Amino acid sequence: MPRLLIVEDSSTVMRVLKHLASTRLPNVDTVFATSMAEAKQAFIQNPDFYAAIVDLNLPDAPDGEVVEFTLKQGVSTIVLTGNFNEQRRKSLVDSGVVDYVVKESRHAYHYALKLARRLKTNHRIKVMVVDDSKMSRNHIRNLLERHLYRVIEAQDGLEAIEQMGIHPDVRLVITDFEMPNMDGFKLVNEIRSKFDKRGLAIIGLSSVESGILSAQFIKHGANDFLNKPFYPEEFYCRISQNLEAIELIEEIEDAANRDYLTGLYNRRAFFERAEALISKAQKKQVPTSFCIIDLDNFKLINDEYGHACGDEVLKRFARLFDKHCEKFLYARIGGEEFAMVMVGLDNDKALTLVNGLRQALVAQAIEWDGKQFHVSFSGGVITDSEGSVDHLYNRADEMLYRAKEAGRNMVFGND
Ligand SMILES: Nc1nc2c(ncn2[C@@H]2O[C@H](COP(=O)(O)OP(=O)(O)OP(=O)(O)O)[C@@H](O)[C@H]2O)c(=O)[nH]1
Repeated sequence: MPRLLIVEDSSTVMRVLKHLASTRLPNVDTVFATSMAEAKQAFIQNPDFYAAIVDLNLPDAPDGEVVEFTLKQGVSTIVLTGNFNEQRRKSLVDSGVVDYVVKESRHAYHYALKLARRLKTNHRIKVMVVDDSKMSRNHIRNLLERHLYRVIEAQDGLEAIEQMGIHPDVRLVITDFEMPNMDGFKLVNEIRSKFDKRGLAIIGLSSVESGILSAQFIKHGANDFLNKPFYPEEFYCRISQNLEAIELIEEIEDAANRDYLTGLYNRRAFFERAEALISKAQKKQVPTSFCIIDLDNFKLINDEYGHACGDEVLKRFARLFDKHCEKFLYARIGGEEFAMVMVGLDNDKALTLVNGLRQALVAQAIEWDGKQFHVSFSGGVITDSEGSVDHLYNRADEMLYRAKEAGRNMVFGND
């Protein structure tokens, strides 16, 4: 579990920070210290902190010595300070802290914790910096690395397009305008026409004197712009705002693709993905199997134990899919009906997998209202090197029907 250090001597502030850490950072091991001595002790016990939130003025470190200490340990440091002035701001930014937060209100502590949460995941986010000036690239790289982002560089638009091909998971492009070979506008156009707009933000850089450039960047498809020179604080705010907007859209899209009860893909999302997977596999002549699963006598479970119990069975079954079939595409496509596409599995292998899932379900005792019962399913598995998803679905459904007719709790494969 990632570890975060919080150093704060005020008991009131500490109470707020402890509460926020427990609610906002549940998957972080947060260590609390009330003095420089305790902070040092925490490092002796285990120096493996990914970040620290530290109070600038402590009784045994009145002049920011704790900041020097955590930075020296190579830990990304967020500073809490009660007194703010320009000289202090500059010295903190120059020293390499991630950010400073003035202790004005609860919002300040929310901000610090939000920043700590971002730092935890930033190492997974690739940012590409496109600028023909090495000095400028270095400056932006340093700022980004201070926030633990993964940085890729390109010196003009052409190289940027090439890098995008190598790193299709780049989430943010920061690009200058004036560059040889391909300028910033052309680059934004190219990126927007060649790559999926979702999940990729672009920030254009332009100097204040060039005025209209910023608006032009947006018209060409950038999400935002920054006037050079910029304050690091503004730079970070723009970056996190743009990344948060992408993440929010992804969350909404994900929710629209998921079944609310089980969290599995829903029918629409499944068929969209199945179509693409199956046609790709057929072109490459990779064996692919399609399966339909239907829980047995599910109406009886509802009738006997109630709808809430039926829901619980569906949720438990979904977790079995996660455990046994994680490499494949599966979904809840109707009430007690599920489907799966198994790329790379011929009919025998697919039958083995689905029968394993069936046995796992049958083995699981469900306890409800002091009673215990077991659930089974019937399934149909079809493997065909051609035919549309609809065709595979109909054939698998036919096999499922035969399995039900034959007595349930079994899986039928190709004829
Ligand atoms: N609890 C619960 N029940 C659901 C949900 N969606 C569908 N059902 C119920 O699932 C039951 C399906 O019943 P049937 O189609 O008769 O099938 P069955 O009882 O499983 O019988 P066989 O498929 O022939 O084994 C119906 O009673 C639906 O109300 C749901 O989201 N939650």
